[in-house]
Amino acid sequence: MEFVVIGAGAVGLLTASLLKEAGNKVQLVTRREVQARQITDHGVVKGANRYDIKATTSWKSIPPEAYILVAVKYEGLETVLPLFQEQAQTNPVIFLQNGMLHIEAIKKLPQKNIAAASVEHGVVKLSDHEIRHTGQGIYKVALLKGEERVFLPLVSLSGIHMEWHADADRLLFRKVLLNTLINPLTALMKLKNGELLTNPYAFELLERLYRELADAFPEMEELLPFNEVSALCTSTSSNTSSMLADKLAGRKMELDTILLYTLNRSQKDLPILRSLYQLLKSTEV
Ligand SMILES: NC(=O)C1=CN([C@@H]2O[C@H](COP(=O)(O)OP(=O)(O)OC[C@H]3O[C@@H](n4cnc5c(N)ncnc54)[C@H](OP(=O)(O)O)[C@@H]3O)[C@@H](O)[C@H]2O)C=CC1
Ligand SMILES: CC(C)(CO)C(=O)C(=O)O
Repeated sequence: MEFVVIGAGAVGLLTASLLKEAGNKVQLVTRREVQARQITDHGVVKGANRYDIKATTSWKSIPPEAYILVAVKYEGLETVLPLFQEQAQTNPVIFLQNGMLHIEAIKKLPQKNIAAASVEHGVVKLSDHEIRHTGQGIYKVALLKGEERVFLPLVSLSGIHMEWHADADRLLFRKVLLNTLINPLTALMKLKNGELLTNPYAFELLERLYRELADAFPEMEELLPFNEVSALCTSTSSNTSSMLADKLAGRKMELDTILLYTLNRSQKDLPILRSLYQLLKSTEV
């Protein structure tokens, strides 16, 4: 099968390398020429393995039937979404972002078949063409518009585990809730995910935040029981959450698409979450 991955950050490089490893035709689209040249010349490097993948900044080379995976952050969508108005009209597209603030805009794109995925891998970008795969996981995919059958062949791909989910809102909101619980606390306290369980002050705040969310969203205890939150902190215990990684690197954090989205979706006031959002927002670059 043929794939184009737009955005060669941590998730884009990982996705491209997994697809290539599984024997697919893969191309990367970067924002910067210098990164495209580096990838084309030196390959994508994951651990001891090198994957020869062509990279370009041009959308003109996107084959009409290729699956497009969009791996830019929420902020990057501001420049990517307008391009979809003119380009890649026939391609099925999958968006890989955390958060949900972009979902309504994506559904309005002219492309007929659009899906979104929750990425459950852990990955860190080491340079413009190198990554470290820190947590083995899967891609959970759900339809946003169009025909399910267009995406179903992806579920049987070997090497990259993609799981199909019937309800996009449920899939994406569960991930938003996980990120709402883990990301702001790790970013503010500068803790690894696992330390949310072992640091008693952080753990108490995690439990209080969980209770606040469970009180606001009646579906929460069934959608995301607390033991699944702690299981994720354990399975990603040595991870630096993406929000902490952004904060440490002086990059913009995905505060609005995750935390503000949750605040706005709730009918009730969420004072703990609102305070965490304001604390992080006030220190943002
Ligand atoms: N990292 C992780 O472990 C996980 C991340 N996620 C989610 O995946 C998404 C991507 O995260 P991540 O890969 O970590 O982010 P990164 O910041 O590592 O990568 C984003 C990439 O998008 C590129 N980009 C921005 N604008 C454009 C454009 N117009 N055209 C092409 N490329 C563009 C950036 O290029 P440039 O460098 O030139 O700015 C950068 O390489 C986020 O929503 C994140 O929350 C989900 C699960 C795990
Ligand atoms: C699930 C979690 C918290 C793993 O680190 C994540 O998605 C992130 O860091 O954004």
